[in-house]
Amino acid sequence: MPLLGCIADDFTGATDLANTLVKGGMTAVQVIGVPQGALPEADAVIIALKSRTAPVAEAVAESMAACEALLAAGCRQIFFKYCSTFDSTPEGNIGPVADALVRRLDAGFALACPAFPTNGRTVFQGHLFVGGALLSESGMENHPLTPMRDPNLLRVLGAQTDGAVGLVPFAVVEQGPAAIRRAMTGLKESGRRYAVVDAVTDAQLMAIGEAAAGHPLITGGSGVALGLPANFRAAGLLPERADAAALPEVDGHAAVLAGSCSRATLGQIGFARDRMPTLELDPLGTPDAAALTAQALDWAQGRLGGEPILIAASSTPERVSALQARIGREAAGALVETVLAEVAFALVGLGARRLVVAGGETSGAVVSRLGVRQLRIGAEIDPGVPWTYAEGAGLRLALKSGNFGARDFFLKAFEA
Ligand SMILES: Nc1ncnc2c1ncn2[C@@H]1O[C@H](COP(=O)(O)OP(=O)(O)OP(=O)(O)O)[C@@H](O)[C@H]1O
Ligand SMILES: O=C(O)[C@@H](O)C(=O)CO
Repeated sequence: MPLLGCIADDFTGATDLANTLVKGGMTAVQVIGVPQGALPEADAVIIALKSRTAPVAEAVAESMAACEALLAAGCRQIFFKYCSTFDSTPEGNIGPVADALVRRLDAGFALACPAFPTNGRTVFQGHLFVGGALLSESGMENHPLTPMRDPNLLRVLGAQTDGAVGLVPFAVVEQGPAAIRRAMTGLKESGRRYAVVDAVTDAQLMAIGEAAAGHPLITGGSGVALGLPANFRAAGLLPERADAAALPEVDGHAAVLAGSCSRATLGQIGFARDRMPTLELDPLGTPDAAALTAQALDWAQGRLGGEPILIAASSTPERVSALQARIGREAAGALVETVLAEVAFALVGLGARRLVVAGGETSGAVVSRLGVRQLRIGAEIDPGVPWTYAEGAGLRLALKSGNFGARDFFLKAFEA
């Protein structure tokens, strides 16, 4: 029976959270979409939705259906995972989904903490930083779907909920779990539905996790899950596991498919270009899914089976904007996602069994096309990105969040 039930608002975010739990000694399975049947056997089950930018009512309905499935399976605590950059708009979806979960779980209160210090996301005095910059000056202010122009999380979350939002500041967090617990109880008793909790180090996240041991609902990034496995061990519910990250061996050809155009992914493609066979597609020059797919497969035929290959559709912001201006934003995204999903499907037909996919939307498209329903989580490649095993399909998949991973990620993945 699962101990922790998680609802994640996108696919790579779900994998990121699962990775943290596995490193903490829990077995974890990521389920794609609201599960239809019984939940898999694991200490933590993470239901991956595509609700981050869905219409509010749809995001709430799907999250509630996921919550019902987790509760029916006996989960003792619910975790709502959103992005470490708090990706959302004044309409939602973080506030409305959290509100619905607070009500369903009769929790009255939940902490909110997107901090992920290992990847540069920290919260101080309620303000979110990315590296050395405020969220609103980090590039996230230009995000095409969820521009983040206010770094003050009390205001950002406050605009999305009719509940009141308080703060557990750094000075309290520094004092440890008992002080954090007292502060959260005080905020709840004074009528706050949420507390943004400051965190700039993993040690602080561990303390916050310990303080939230009895909470029905926790909301945040993967960082605030760091302390949760220890809570379940302390309660005698989770045995010591040396092999939580163990996955079945998979033999087969290896490929990387990149559809993310984020800075980190573009750097990883640049690094890989001279070090592994690389094909860079040009969707702006050839905005035709069938032609691009044929080009990729033609190129891959003779190369697959040797060293890992890389097929990238990613481009610079200028070229992405040019294609969007020509055929529309949605059509441009769908075109590239279709190509990479079809290429993935064909490569598997040709014997590929180990795939790295870069980008959340791209991962969603690939995973759907491959008909994958469940991913068992294995060892970490780089912070936030583990290898996974697609049960049923017999594939190794690594779903990389656009901005995660070191420059050598695509090579390192296959050395791991
Ligand atoms: N050359 C291109 N021109 C236009 N759109 C592109 C191009 N290459 C990729 N895309 C689209 O850009 C989007 C990238 O989103 P995706 O979620 O995959 O990456 P990301 O936003 O960097 O990752 P994450 O969501 O994990 O942060 C996809 O819809 C993809 O189809
Ligand atoms: O929290 C993060 O930054 C990631 O897990 C994510 O959600 C990327 O989409």
